[in-house]
Amino acid sequence: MNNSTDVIVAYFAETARLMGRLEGIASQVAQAADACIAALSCGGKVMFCGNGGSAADAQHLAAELMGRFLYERDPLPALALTINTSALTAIGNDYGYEHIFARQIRGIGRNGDVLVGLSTSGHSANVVKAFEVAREMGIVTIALTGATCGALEPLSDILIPVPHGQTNHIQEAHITIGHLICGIAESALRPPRR
Ligand SMILES: O=C(CO)[C@@H](O)[C@H](O)[C@H](O)[C@H](O)COP(=O)(O)O
Ligand SMILES: [Zn+2]
Repeated sequence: MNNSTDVIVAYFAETARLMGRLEGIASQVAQAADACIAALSCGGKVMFCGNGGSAADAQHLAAELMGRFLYERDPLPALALTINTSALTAIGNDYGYEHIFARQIRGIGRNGDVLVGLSTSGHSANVVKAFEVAREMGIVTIALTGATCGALEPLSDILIPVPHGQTNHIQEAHITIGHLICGIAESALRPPRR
């Protein structure tokens, strides 16, 4: 095997090891799915936020609900707070980057909604502010973090700490967990089979 192949095989092994350890947070993932089902079945919505790769994950997961995951059904109201570059740049420029999600939540968030924040460090200031505002508004907060939950820990109704310290591996677990949450919500809310 050449050196790249060694790196790849070692990475796969580390990924498999981490996936095997996610069993330890299965009950928190189930709670998160239940919170989304409760919000969506009462006319609420699910909002997602995060930075960098987690911004992409936020968009990906919102699209699973608004579009479809595995089954044909009505859209489930969801959005990523990372998509409107005019709002992001205006709020960032005029109020500060830490306000880019919080201000959008103040604008469109409603009591009974759910906010899912993805942060591998748990320290991203804009996600932390988003959680502070969400809590004031009666929005259920779900944090997907790494082993270190950072400032999000005391602000989270449901905390899902992936037991790893490296951003890329944590993100890979986050998208697996996000897919599960969307899939469980979709199964619960799609019309019954005839
Ligand atoms: O995708 C990656 C690394 O895999 C990066 O873009 C990463 O998301 C960025 O550095 C983020 O700013 C990290 O933020 P956070 O996970 O600590 O909240
Ligand atoms: Zn990445």
